[in-house]
Amino acid sequence: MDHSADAQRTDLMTITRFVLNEQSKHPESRGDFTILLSHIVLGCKFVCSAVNKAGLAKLIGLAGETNVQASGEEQKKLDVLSNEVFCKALISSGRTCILVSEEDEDAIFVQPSLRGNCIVAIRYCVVFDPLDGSSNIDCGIFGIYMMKDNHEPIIEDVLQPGKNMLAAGYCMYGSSCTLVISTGSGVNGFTLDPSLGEFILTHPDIKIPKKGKIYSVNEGNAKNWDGPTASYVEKCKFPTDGSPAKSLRYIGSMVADVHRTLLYGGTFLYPADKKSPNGKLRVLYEVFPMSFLMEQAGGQAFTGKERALDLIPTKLHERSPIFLGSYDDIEEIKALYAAEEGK
Ligand SMILES: O=P(O)(O)OC[C@H]1O[C@](O)(COP(=O)(O)O)[C@@H](O)[C@@H]1O
Repeated sequence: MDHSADAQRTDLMTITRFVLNEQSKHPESRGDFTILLSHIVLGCKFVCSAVNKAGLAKLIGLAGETNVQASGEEQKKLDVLSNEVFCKALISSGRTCILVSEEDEDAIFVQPSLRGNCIVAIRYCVVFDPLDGSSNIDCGIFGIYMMKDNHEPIIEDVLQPGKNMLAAGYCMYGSSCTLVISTGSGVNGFTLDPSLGEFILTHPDIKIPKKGKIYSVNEGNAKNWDGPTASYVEKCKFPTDGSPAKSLRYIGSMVADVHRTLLYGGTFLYPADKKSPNGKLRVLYEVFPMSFLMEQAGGQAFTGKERALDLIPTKLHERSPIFLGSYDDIEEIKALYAAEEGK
């Protein structure tokens, strides 16, 4: 019997163990960050289960039957339910002071909680999109900040540049449930083992290739693109330096497109266009978390003007153009914008 292979199979790196290991690198922290992350993980598991059940409910609906489980109650839309799940998980962690969700116009200010007789001054701010792109692949995205000073939480505490984030991640609720996370020292991917109910480390230390063979953009918007975007896509299709043309892959779900880009390299673009000069994607809970992960994996994220993580948002649901991907490929896009500016 091969004992070493057996030991490997049973010595699983669960996300809980991983986060506890990370926490031990920060002895000054009292475990608050671990508790917060474990509540986010719980939210992901809950939404994963709801998404799978919703798939079944849709099939039953299509067959023209009523959902007996709902017993007359209106079924909640999945994005509303996911938002509720995440808000409750984050509030009940007792470690958050401000929440910003894609689903809510205003930020939620969380009441300080009592620990024993003391009011705990908790200073984590969480920005999230509980269920992005529900028309194709269901995914959730989140980013975590810490308040700068010890004061009453105010909206400016979440309007911080992305480079101040402590952690970011996303969860894809596909045929398997994948959680990719960075706490500021690399990027790691975990897959939910349904039989254990645990996320297991399956993609340790993800590093994006320095240059890629794929570009990802909605070509349907081409007629409205600015010059540098149009030139870059032209170069991908008709390279003039003897290199092979790149392949286009576009799922239409930012998380799924960026996930592929992280693993295989290349670029993901959601540029400005004549109709939407700020692009489509939201800075706080789409652009920042994905840019944070991209940089942590060795890639780059650029807005067409600056490093994406340097952007200082002025409102909660602000949008920005975004180009992210392999280091060398984003250098090419930056050069095209610099040349345009120099004209
Ligand atoms: O259909 P388009 O314009 O290519 O947009 C696709 C993008 O929109 C998103 O689905 C976000 O859409 P929402 O702003 O409606 O949530 C991203 O995940 C994706 O990258």
